[in-house]
Amino acid sequence: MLGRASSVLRRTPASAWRRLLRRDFTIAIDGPAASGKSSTARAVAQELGFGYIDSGSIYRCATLLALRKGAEAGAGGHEDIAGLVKSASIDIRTRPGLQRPAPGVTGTGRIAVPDVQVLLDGEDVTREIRTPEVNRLVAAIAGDSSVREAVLHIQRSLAGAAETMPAAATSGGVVMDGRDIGTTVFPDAELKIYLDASAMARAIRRWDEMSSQVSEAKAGVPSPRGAGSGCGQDQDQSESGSESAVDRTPAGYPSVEDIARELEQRDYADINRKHSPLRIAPDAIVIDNTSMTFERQVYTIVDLARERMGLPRKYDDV
Ligand SMILES: Nc1ncnc2c1ncn2[C@@H]1O[C@H](COP(=O)(O)OP(=O)(O)O)[C@@H](O)[C@H]1O
Ligand SMILES: Nc1ccn([C@@H]2O[C@H](COP(=O)(O)OP(=O)(O)O)[C@@H](O)[C@H]2O)c(=O)n1
Repeated sequence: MLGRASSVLRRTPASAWRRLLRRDFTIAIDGPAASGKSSTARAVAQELGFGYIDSGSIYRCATLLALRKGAEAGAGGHEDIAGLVKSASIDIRTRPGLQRPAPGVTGTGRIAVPDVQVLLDGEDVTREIRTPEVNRLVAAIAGDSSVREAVLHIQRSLAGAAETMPAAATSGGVVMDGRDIGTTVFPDAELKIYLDASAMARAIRRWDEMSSQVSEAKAGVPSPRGAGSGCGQDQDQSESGSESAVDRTPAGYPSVEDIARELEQRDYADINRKHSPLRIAPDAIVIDNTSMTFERQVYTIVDLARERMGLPRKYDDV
């Protein structure tokens, strides 16, 4: 996608980009790892008939490129990685989800979470960008300014081109999630959300998500990102799942503690890096979803967006 972006568009500031591409409403969702950004952003996009861009998957593609080429994330290696990113074609496709409950989890019946497919030079890398190897390296790669600059152009380019989902009368906007969307990528976004949850809730959710993907893979169920998400659990369910999650951890599979450690290290790197660190934008609305259902967080954001678009709220009675 970047390969096709003209040099004029590359120099265009974010606000002009959006006017040019007729994106009339942008929702930026930032927050730490596994706080629910992507699943929430996808559901919000479908509710509003917006496009959706998962910006973390672009950094993950950059990391996969680096791993495949054996490029070092240390001194001297980043220029190469930025070069690899610039010459790659990265595309994120969204397919509207059906209103269905996530496997084995209650409470998601009314929410549709679209599936997302990530293409790197035409190859479907949706699963490969979420391996432990990529998880370990991605924050280091994302800490480099030349890599971030290359990714920034892709983020804006994809946001402009994102296919909107068929649905509501409010179509035309875009939802993007990541770490610096409200602070750097779209600092003038009409709605900025900072999604957070306790470290343990986030680790358990990621464990649940991974284990349901393992079960689906064993059962031969194709699982693009989104199909097997554990949306809709509230914190009580999640926390009570903690011990059983530990008990159920199969050999060779990361435990909840392993995942918590990995998330903590990545959050630390994302918060403490020099360039575009993870921060709460001054005009962001903070939503802590530790004890909130998935439905509630989606409806809250949809109604905030509707209000700012001059539309009546829809979910006060739900
Ligand atoms: N309020 C919530 N309660 C329980 N689980 C949730 C909630 N919000 C999201 N999840 C689940 O948490 C997991 C991580 O969410 P995800 O959207 O991938 O986070 P992120 O994009 O921030 O890494 C997913 O399985 C998702 O369905
Ligand atoms: N806007 C963004 C998005 C992701 N990233 C980086 O990419 C990594 C992976 O992002 P992600 O959103 O896929 O991560 P999860 O929260 O899904 O685990 C993050 O840990 C950051 O290091 C970033 O720096 N800026």
